[in-house]
Amino acid sequence: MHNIAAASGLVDLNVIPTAIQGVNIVVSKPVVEPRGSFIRLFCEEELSSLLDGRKIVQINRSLTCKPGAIRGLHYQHPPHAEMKMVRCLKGRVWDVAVDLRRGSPTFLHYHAQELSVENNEMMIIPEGCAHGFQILEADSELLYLHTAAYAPDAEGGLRYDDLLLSINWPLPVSELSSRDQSHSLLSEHFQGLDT
Ligand SMILES: Cc1cn([C@H]2C[C@H](O)[C@@H](COP(=O)(O)OP(=O)(O)O[C@H]3O[C@@H](C)C(=O)[C@@H](O)[C@H]3O)O2)c(=O)[nH]c1=O
Repeated sequence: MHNIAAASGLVDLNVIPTAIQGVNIVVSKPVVEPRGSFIRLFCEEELSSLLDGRKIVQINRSLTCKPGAIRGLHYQHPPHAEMKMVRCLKGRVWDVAVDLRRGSPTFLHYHAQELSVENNEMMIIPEGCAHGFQILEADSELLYLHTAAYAPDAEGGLRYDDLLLSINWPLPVSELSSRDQSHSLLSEHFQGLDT
Protein backbone atom coordinates (compact mmCIF):
# COMPACT_ATOMS: atom_id res chain seq x y z
CA MET A 1 0.00 0.00 0.00
CA HIS A 2 1.36 3.44 -0.77
CA ASN A 3 0.05 6.68 0.62
CA ILE A 4 -0.36 9.46 -1.92
CA ALA A 5 -2.10 11.86 0.42
CA ALA A 6 -1.55 15.52 -0.27
CA ALA A 7 0.26 17.29 2.52
CA SER A 8 -2.72 19.61 2.99
CA GLY A 9 -5.28 16.79 3.38
CA LEU A 10 -7.27 16.46 6.58
CA VAL A 11 -8.06 12.84 5.88
CA ASP A 12 -6.18 10.82 3.33
CA LEU A 13 -6.86 8.27 0.65
CA ASN A 14 -4.69 5.18 0.49
CA VAL A 15 -4.27 3.44 -2.83
CA ILE A 16 -3.83 -0.33 -3.03
CA PRO A 17 -2.88 -1.68 -6.47
CA THR A 18 -4.36 -5.01 -7.54
CA ALA A 19 -2.85 -7.66 -9.80
CA ILE A 20 -4.52 -5.93 -12.75
CA GLN A 21 -2.68 -2.81 -13.83
CA GLY A 22 -4.93 0.24 -13.49
CA VAL A 23 -7.45 -1.49 -11.25
CA ASN A 24 -6.80 0.10 -7.89
CA ILE A 25 -8.53 0.16 -4.54
CA VAL A 26 -8.79 3.46 -2.74
CA VAL A 27 -9.36 3.23 0.98
CA SER A 28 -10.83 6.19 2.81
CA LYS A 29 -10.39 6.54 6.53
CA PRO A 30 -13.27 8.21 8.32
CA VAL A 31 -12.68 10.73 11.08
CA VAL A 32 -14.98 9.75 13.91
CA GLU A 33 -15.92 12.53 16.29
CA PRO A 34 -18.70 13.27 18.80
CA ARG A 35 -21.18 14.50 16.16
CA GLY A 36 -20.65 11.47 13.95
CA SER A 37 -18.01 11.10 11.26
CA PHE A 38 -16.46 12.71 8.23
CA ILE A 39 -15.01 10.91 5.24
CA ARG A 40 -13.37 12.00 2.00
CA LEU A 41 -14.77 10.08 -0.95
CA PHE A 42 -12.75 11.64 -3.75
CA CYS A 43 -9.94 14.15 -4.08
CA GLU A 44 -8.65 15.17 -7.50
CA GLU A 45 -5.36 16.31 -6.01
CA GLU A 46 -4.65 13.16 -4.02
CA LEU A 47 -5.63 10.89 -6.90
CA SER A 48 -3.95 12.98 -9.59
CA SER A 49 -1.40 10.31 -10.51
CA LEU A 50 -4.21 7.81 -11.15
CA LEU A 51 -6.46 10.31 -12.91
CA ASP A 52 -3.58 11.40 -15.16
CA GLY A 53 -5.51 14.37 -16.55
CA ARG A 54 -8.93 12.69 -16.65
CA LYS A 55 -11.87 14.64 -15.23
CA ILE A 56 -14.93 13.36 -13.43
CA VAL A 57 -17.84 14.35 -15.68
CA GLN A 58 -20.71 12.30 -14.28
CA ILE A 59 -21.76 10.98 -10.87
CA ASN A 60 -24.42 8.26 -10.66
CA ARG A 61 -26.05 6.27 -7.90
CA SER A 62 -27.87 2.96 -8.21
CA LEU A 63 -30.06 1.01 -5.83
CA THR A 64 -30.39 -2.76 -6.21
CA CYS A 65 -33.01 -4.45 -4.10
CA LYS A 66 -32.73 -8.22 -4.24
CA PRO A 67 -29.71 -10.05 -2.74
CA GLY A 68 -28.01 -12.05 -5.47
CA ALA A 69 -28.98 -9.60 -8.25
CA ILE A 70 -26.20 -8.89 -10.74
CA ARG A 71 -25.65 -5.77 -12.85
CA GLY A 72 -23.11 -6.03 -15.66
CA LEU A 73 -20.63 -6.64 -16.94
CA HIS A 74 -20.42 -3.34 -18.83
CA TYR A 75 -17.89 -1.06 -20.53
CA GLN A 76 -17.88 1.66 -23.19
CA HIS A 77 -15.96 1.42 -26.47
CA PRO A 78 -13.62 4.21 -27.61
CA PRO A 79 -13.97 7.13 -28.10
CA HIS A 80 -16.34 6.87 -25.11
CA ALA A 81 -14.12 4.57 -23.04
CA GLU A 82 -14.10 5.68 -19.42
CA MET A 83 -12.48 5.22 -16.06
CA LYS A 84 -15.03 4.49 -13.33
CA MET A 85 -14.68 4.78 -9.59
CA VAL A 86 -17.22 2.70 -7.71
CA ARG A 87 -18.10 2.75 -4.03
CA CYS A 88 -20.84 1.20 -1.90
CA LEU A 89 -23.02 3.68 0.00
CA LYS A 90 -25.38 1.16 1.58
CA GLY A 91 -25.22 -2.58 2.12
CA ARG A 92 -22.52 -4.82 0.58
CA VAL A 93 -21.63 -5.77 -2.96
CA TRP A 94 -19.24 -8.17 -4.68
CA ASP A 95 -17.54 -5.93 -7.21
CA VAL A 96 -15.77 -7.24 -10.31
CA ALA A 97 -13.43 -5.69 -12.89
CA VAL A 98 -12.43 -7.73 -15.98
CA ASP A 99 -9.38 -6.86 -18.06
CA LEU A 100 -10.31 -6.77 -21.76
CA ARG A 101 -7.29 -4.80 -23.00
CA ARG A 102 -5.51 -6.21 -26.01
CA GLY A 103 -1.97 -7.22 -25.11
CA SER A 104 -2.46 -6.81 -21.37
CA PRO A 105 -0.50 -9.37 -19.29
CA THR A 106 -3.72 -9.96 -17.34
CA PHE A 107 -6.03 -10.14 -20.39
CA LEU A 108 -9.33 -11.83 -19.35
CA HIS A 109 -8.28 -11.95 -15.71
CA TYR A 110 -10.52 -10.31 -13.17
CA HIS A 111 -10.27 -8.68 -9.78
CA ALA A 112 -13.19 -9.20 -7.40
CA GLN A 113 -13.77 -8.10 -3.86
CA GLU A 114 -16.38 -6.88 -1.45
CA LEU A 115 -17.20 -3.18 -1.26
CA SER A 116 -19.24 -2.05 1.71
CA VAL A 117 -20.01 0.95 3.84
CA GLU A 118 -17.89 -0.63 6.55
CA ASN A 119 -14.71 -1.17 4.52
CA ASN A 120 -14.83 2.28 2.87
CA GLU A 121 -13.12 0.94 -0.25
CA MET A 122 -13.59 2.28 -3.76
CA MET A 123 -12.62 0.33 -6.86
CA ILE A 124 -11.07 2.17 -9.79
CA ILE A 125 -11.80 0.51 -13.12
CA PRO A 126 -9.82 1.89 -16.06
CA GLU A 127 -10.70 2.12 -19.74
CA GLY A 128 -10.67 -1.31 -21.40
CA CYS A 129 -11.96 -3.12 -18.31
CA ALA A 130 -15.56 -4.24 -17.83
CA HIS A 131 -17.39 -3.76 -14.55
CA GLY A 132 -20.17 -5.62 -12.81
CA PHE A 133 -21.36 -6.48 -9.33
CA GLN A 134 -23.61 -8.71 -7.29
CA ILE A 135 -25.37 -7.40 -4.24
CA LEU A 136 -24.85 -9.37 -1.05
CA GLU A 137 -27.45 -7.50 1.04
CA ALA A 138 -30.93 -6.21 0.22
CA ASP A 139 -31.18 -2.61 -0.96
CA SER A 140 -27.50 -2.06 -1.64
CA GLU A 141 -26.49 1.22 -3.23
CA LEU A 142 -23.50 2.12 -5.38
CA LEU A 143 -22.02 5.49 -6.19
CA TYR A 144 -20.18 5.87 -9.51
CA LEU A 145 -17.78 8.57 -10.63
CA HIS A 146 -17.24 8.53 -14.41
CA THR A 147 -14.66 10.21 -16.65
CA ALA A 148 -16.88 10.04 -19.76
CA ALA A 149 -20.50 10.75 -20.56
CA TYR A 150 -23.04 7.94 -20.76
CA ALA A 151 -23.00 6.64 -24.35
CA PRO A 152 -25.46 3.73 -24.62
CA ASP A 153 -24.67 3.18 -28.30
CA ALA A 154 -21.01 2.62 -27.37
CA GLU A 155 -21.76 0.17 -24.58
CA GLY A 156 -20.35 -3.32 -24.62
CA GLY A 157 -21.36 -6.15 -22.32
CA LEU A 158 -20.15 -9.52 -21.15
CA ARG A 159 -22.12 -12.41 -19.73
CA TYR A 160 -21.65 -12.78 -15.97
CA ASP A 161 -21.36 -16.54 -16.52
CA ASP A 162 -18.97 -16.50 -19.50
CA LEU A 163 -16.87 -19.65 -19.26
CA LEU A 164 -13.81 -17.82 -20.59
CA LEU A 165 -13.97 -15.64 -17.47
CA SER A 166 -15.22 -18.19 -14.90
CA ILE A 167 -16.16 -15.50 -12.42
CA ASN A 168 -16.89 -16.79 -8.97
CA TRP A 169 -20.07 -15.05 -7.74
CA PRO A 170 -20.77 -15.51 -4.02
CA LEU A 171 -24.57 -15.96 -4.24
CA PRO A 172 -26.95 -17.72 -6.62
CA VAL A 173 -28.09 -15.19 -9.23
CA SER A 174 -31.52 -13.87 -8.27
CA GLU A 175 -32.04 -11.18 -10.91
CA LEU A 176 -30.49 -9.98 -14.17
CA SER A 177 -31.78 -7.36 -16.61
CA SER A 178 -32.94 -8.55 -20.02
CA ARG A 179 -30.05 -6.60 -21.53
CA ASP A 180 -27.53 -8.39 -19.31
CA GLN A 181 -29.08 -11.74 -20.25
CA SER A 182 -28.58 -10.98 -23.92
CA HIS A 183 -24.84 -10.22 -24.04
CA SER A 184 -22.91 -12.50 -26.37
CA LEU A 185 -20.44 -14.98 -24.97
CA LEU A 186 -16.81 -14.17 -25.68
CA SER A 187 -15.34 -15.91 -28.69
CA GLU A 188 -12.15 -17.87 -28.15
CA HIS A 189 -10.77 -15.70 -31.00
CA PHE A 190 -11.41 -12.45 -29.09
CA GLN A 191 -8.13 -10.53 -29.12
CA GLY A 192 -9.14 -7.75 -26.76
CA LEU A 193 -10.10 -4.10 -26.91
CA ASP A 194 -7.91 -1.30 -28.18
CA THR A 195 -7.68 1.44 -25.59
C1 LIG B 1 -25.69 3.71 -16.82
C2 LIG B 1 -26.79 4.77 -17.10
C3 LIG B 1 -28.09 4.39 -17.24
N1 LIG B 1 -29.06 5.32 -17.49
C4 LIG B 1 -30.45 4.89 -17.62
C5 LIG B 1 -30.71 3.95 -18.78
C6 LIG B 1 -31.79 3.03 -18.25
O1 LIG B 1 -33.06 3.65 -18.43
C7 LIG B 1 -31.53 2.97 -16.76
C8 LIG B 1 -30.79 1.69 -16.35
O2 LIG B 1 -29.66 1.56 -17.20
P1 LIG B 1 -28.80 0.21 -17.19
O3 LIG B 1 -29.73 -0.94 -17.34
O4 LIG B 1 -27.73 0.38 -18.21
O5 LIG B 1 -28.22 0.24 -15.71
P2 LIG B 1 -27.13 -0.72 -15.09
O6 LIG B 1 -27.33 -2.10 -15.58
O7 LIG B 1 -27.14 -0.49 -13.64
O8 LIG B 1 -25.80 -0.15 -15.74
C9 LIG B 1 -24.68 0.06 -14.93
O9 LIG B 1 -24.08 -1.21 -14.66
C10 LIG B 1 -22.89 -1.16 -13.91
C11 LIG B 1 -22.34 -2.57 -13.79
C12 LIG B 1 -21.91 -0.17 -14.40
O10 LIG B 1 -20.69 -0.35 -14.36
C13 LIG B 1 -22.48 1.15 -14.82
O11 LIG B 1 -21.52 1.96 -15.49
C14 LIG B 1 -23.70 0.97 -15.67
O12 LIG B 1 -23.33 0.39 -16.92
O13 LIG B 1 -30.77 4.14 -16.44
C15 LIG B 1 -28.75 6.64 -17.60
O14 LIG B 1 -29.64 7.51 -17.87
N2 LIG B 1 -27.46 7.05 -17.46
C16 LIG B 1 -26.46 6.15 -17.20
O15 LIG B 1 -25.27 6.54 -17.06
